[in-house]
Amino acid sequence: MAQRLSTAEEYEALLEKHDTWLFDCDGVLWKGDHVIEGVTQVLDLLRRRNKKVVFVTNNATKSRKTLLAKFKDLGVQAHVDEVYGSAYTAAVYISTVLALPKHLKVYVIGQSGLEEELHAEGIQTLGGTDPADNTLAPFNLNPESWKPDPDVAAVVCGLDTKVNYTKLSKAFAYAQKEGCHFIATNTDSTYPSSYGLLPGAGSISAPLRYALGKDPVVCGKPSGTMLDVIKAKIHFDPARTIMVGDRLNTDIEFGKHGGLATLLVLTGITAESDITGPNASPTVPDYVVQSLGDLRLADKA
Ligand SMILES: O=C(O)[C@H](O)[C@H](O)COP(=O)(O)O
Ligand SMILES: [Mg+2]
Repeated sequence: MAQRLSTAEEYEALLEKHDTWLFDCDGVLWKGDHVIEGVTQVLDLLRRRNKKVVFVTNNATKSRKTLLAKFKDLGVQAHVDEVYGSAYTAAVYISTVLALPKHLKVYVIGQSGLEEELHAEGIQTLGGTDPADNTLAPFNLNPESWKPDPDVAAVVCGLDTKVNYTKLSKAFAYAQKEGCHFIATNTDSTYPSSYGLLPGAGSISAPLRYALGKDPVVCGKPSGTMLDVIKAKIHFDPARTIMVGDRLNTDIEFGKHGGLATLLVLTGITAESDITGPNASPTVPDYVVQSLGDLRLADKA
């Protein structure tokens, strides 16, 4: 059973136990463009105590560069080497694990942040923000209206707020080809916007999974690919590391797979009823707090 923390002494004990703190972003640090109360004080407190702070987000709409700009705009301190996003992980997976030859291309369902990370790894893309594919015109396979590019060797799907039938059809056509890789940045069903839940990246790739009858390789949490990418850049002792998240089937499972302690906050996706009572999830975090901001009380212990 998860341990519910609510006193300054309990928060202080948690701080003392962990040297490295991995933070999910949407629903933990902020919701849309609203920083959750007390979060900046908690991060300052951790930094004052020389804790290692790492940000691990499944949000693939932003590159690390644009994520950093968001941190700055919202007044949350962060350095580029502390920020890991599923767009970056997907790009690293394609360039290093698949080692896609440079003349081959990736068809993208996703936004500019995903394209930026792919391009930074030297990967050529089609689709994505290309105005030609951001259309509501009917799509058909008539060779006079569309000629598939024979060099497409992978399809990558992330959150795309302009997803449409043309993009889904092209992605489907490519992903059906023998040897074409089917990759998802992340498969979150929803995400917490400033004003409530909206369909997440997993809901964008769902039609493709259904049409293809197969699941993609997932690069974001809870997959080990995300942890491997972080471990390649940052040294930490898993026994003294904690993952803080708002979603059980991504953040908390990610922490558990990696042998890390896990702390669930209730400011995002997961509600009290998901962790208590007869319908509680089988994924049980080690600790639960109402909000990350509550940990600022540790200073008063
Ligand atoms: O669908 C999405 O892209 C995600 O739900 C969302 O952006 C997750 O971000 P995280 O909570 O991992 O920061
Ligand atoms: Mg989250």
